[in-house]
Amino acid sequence: MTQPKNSEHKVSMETAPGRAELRKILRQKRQSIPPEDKALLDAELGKQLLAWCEHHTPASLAVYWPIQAEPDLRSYYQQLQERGIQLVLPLVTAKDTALSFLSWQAGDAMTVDSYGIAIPAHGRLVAQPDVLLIPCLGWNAEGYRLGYGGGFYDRTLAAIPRPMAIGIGYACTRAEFAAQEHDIPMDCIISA
Ligand SMILES: Nc1nc2c(c(=O)[nH]1)N(C=O)[C@@H](CNc1ccc(C(=O)N[C@@H](CCC(=O)O)C(=O)O)cc1)CN2
Ligand SMILES: Nc1ncnc2c1ncn2[C@@H]1O[C@H](COP(=O)(O)OP(=O)(O)OP(=O)(O)O)[C@@H](O)[C@H]1O
Repeated sequence: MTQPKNSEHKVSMETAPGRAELRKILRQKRQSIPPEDKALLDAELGKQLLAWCEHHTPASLAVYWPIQAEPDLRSYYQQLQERGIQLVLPLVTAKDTALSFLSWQAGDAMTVDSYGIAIPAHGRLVAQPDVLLIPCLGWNAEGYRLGYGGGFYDRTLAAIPRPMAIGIGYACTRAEFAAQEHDIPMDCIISA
């Protein structure tokens, strides 16, 4: 058993109840970032995202429409599009499947799906993008991510060929937890 070394949560997360507890802690941490700090962190994340895309020039990129207190990078999506990147947004079609993707351009109308998630109102279903931007409720030093427990991004990353995965997370939600068998690490994590 690992002893706590610093303020991170050194809880053993091998079992589902442990993950549920960690999710609760991380949700509270994220929620308690003051709005003015969050705006600064989001700007820093956005700057890093633009730099990453400048360097890697993906043809297509799955962005996300923030829910709860996820980093909000929406004000950067137009700039990405202006650099020639085709943007898409994720769509949950059924409980135990991988994500599907809908075409979307900055400014396009949005609607809400049956899960309460914002999706493009008139998007077309498109092929899996080259790169996924994945909001992380929590993340660890090995690049593993904790989401909301639906397993949608993990199932999407299990596809062959596998899209590249860029995690987006606040530094204060870095935690220590053990990966589960189905977890697929992020190729990189952009954090601030
Ligand atoms: N911004 C964003 N969009 C996304 C995701 C995401 O994590 N973030 N998804 C990533 O998969 C997909 C949507 N999946 C989601 C799955 C669960 C919950 C959620 O809030 N679940 C509730 C519990 C619901 C229940 O148990 O019935 C919760 O966590 O409180 C949200 C999104 C696609 N779009
Ligand atoms: N490749 C896969 N094939 C089948 N089931 C999977 C796969 N990946 C994940 N799952 C299922 O999804 C469940 C939730 O996974 P996990 O706890 O890692 O979710 P999460 O990554 O936090 O959620 P999300 O990706 O939706 O934000 C797992 O218990 C597992 O049953």
